[in-house]
Amino acid sequence: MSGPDPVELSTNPFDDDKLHEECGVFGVFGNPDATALTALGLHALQHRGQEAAGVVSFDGQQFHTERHIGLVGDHFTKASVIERLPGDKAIGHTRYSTTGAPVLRNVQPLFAEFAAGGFAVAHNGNITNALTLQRMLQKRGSIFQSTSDTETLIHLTATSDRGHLVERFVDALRQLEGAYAIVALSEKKMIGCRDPLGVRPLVLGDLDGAYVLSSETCALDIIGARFVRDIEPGEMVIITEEGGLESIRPFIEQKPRFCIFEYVYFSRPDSIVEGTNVYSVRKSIGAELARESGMPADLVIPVPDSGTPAAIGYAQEAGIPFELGIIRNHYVGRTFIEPSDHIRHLGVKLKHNANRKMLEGKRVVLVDDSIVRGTTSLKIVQMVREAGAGEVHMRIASPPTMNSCFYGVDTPEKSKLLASRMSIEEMADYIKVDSLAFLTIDGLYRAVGETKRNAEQPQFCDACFTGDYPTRLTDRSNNTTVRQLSLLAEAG
Ligand SMILES: O=P(O)(O)OC[C@H]1O[C@H](OP(=O)(O)OP(=O)(O)O)[C@H](O)[C@@H]1O
Ligand SMILES: NC(=O)CC[C@H](N)C(=O)O
Ligand code: SF4
Ligand SMILES: [Mg+2]
Repeated sequence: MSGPDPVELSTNPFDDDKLHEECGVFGVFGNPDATALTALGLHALQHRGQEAAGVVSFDGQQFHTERHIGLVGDHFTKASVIERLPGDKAIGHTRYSTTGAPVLRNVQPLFAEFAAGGFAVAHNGNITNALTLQRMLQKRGSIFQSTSDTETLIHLTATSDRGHLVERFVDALRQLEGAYAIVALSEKKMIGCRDPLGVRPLVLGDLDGAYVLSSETCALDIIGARFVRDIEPGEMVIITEEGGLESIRPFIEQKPRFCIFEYVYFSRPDSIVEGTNVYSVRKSIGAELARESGMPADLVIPVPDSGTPAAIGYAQEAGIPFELGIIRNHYVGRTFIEPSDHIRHLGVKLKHNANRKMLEGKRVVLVDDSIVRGTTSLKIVQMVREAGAGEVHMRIASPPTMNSCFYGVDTPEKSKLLASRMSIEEMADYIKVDSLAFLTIDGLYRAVGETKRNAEQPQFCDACFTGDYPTRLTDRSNNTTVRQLSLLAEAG
């Protein structure tokens, strides 16, 4: 086999350089418990970003902010913290960094003091011309406080020659390329906006007359808010003190390209995304997978957590019993200290463990949603074999992930993606399975309700599978790279 250089592939179960979710944004306008509600909303959006979290509130006189490295639950549960963030308006953010290091100064919401007053911005997505714009703004005199792509938006708003805040903000957004779902807060307004392609999700809710904006509906559920509707691609909603909501469409209209990976992996299965329940879509994906590449077996076993709904769909369609053959420990955090080689060897079982009784002598189909670097598949297959499984067939509920995301998902560089380095046969050899199959791209489109992928005008962003990026990647073409923060010392 003319195999790839295995040195660059990680088999380290503690290696965290894989596909991470993105960011979560949330906001409440006009409720006396705005900060407590925002903290709860962020807790429900924790799966979208686990590096850092922040909240900005406004009490009618002043803005207040707390931003921390770490989980929402580490910093936003104490009454004393909530009391430090008074007001009936608040916005918040959970972060996985895509541009700019995971340090405190890049943690959102970002806040700026404009001539017209304070302004806070929380952003999910990634701006693909941010670094090019940053260089231009710096030449014009802008003094950046962070290396986050989101700060570019603040400077463009501040330096716009338009009149009111909303016009300046629109003027700034029009200069951005890439993906953004944004929740912003001024003294008098909360603004929600999705980029013209609507790559990232954003929904509107209502809590006893107070407007709520959230990345996903699961965060409306946690506070008992009613789901009103999606913010549409290219739509901006401006929520004002008088209780009104104005909707404008400030961008040139384009065909939407929602991120199809939200259905595969990112969104929580209990969320309604673009009108569809994510859990149902994942089950349909599993059923498609069974139709495309089913095979005789005794058991269908999910790779927990996110492979579970697809495995249920696969098992139901194939008529094969579904069993939990791998158990996941839910207390494994990202911050687990990298151990010594000796302990690392034991660490294979840190997150997952085989349920030996179920597996002994069985022909099993393992279902996972995706293979990124192959770390998970490699260790799971080994574990299932050691537990006595007779045959191990791996089925992946998405096409091979061959390209990096530039729209808000923290993906490893292309060269570290297993599928960009190996054919399916080579991957099967590498993870040591009896057979390996991925869902086809048309199968994925069918599962989300389309007849097939429209190659001329794809209905979704699927660039990590196809390489067909829906926007320009200016920073990448210009070879512009993110600079280090010059001053790094700061308290977390
Ligand atoms: O090929 P790899 O680089 O190992 O990455 C792929 C794995 O990563 C994700 O799961 P993850 O462990 O992040 O979390 P989950 O428990 O939500 O499924 C995904 O569901 C795959 O299982
Ligand atoms: N994952 C995201 O959506 C990140 C938002 C923003 N690009 C940041 O790096 O902070
Ligand atoms: S490249 Fe992949 S993960 Fe990124 S927005 Fe497109 S479909 Fe989603
Ligand atoms: Mg997984």
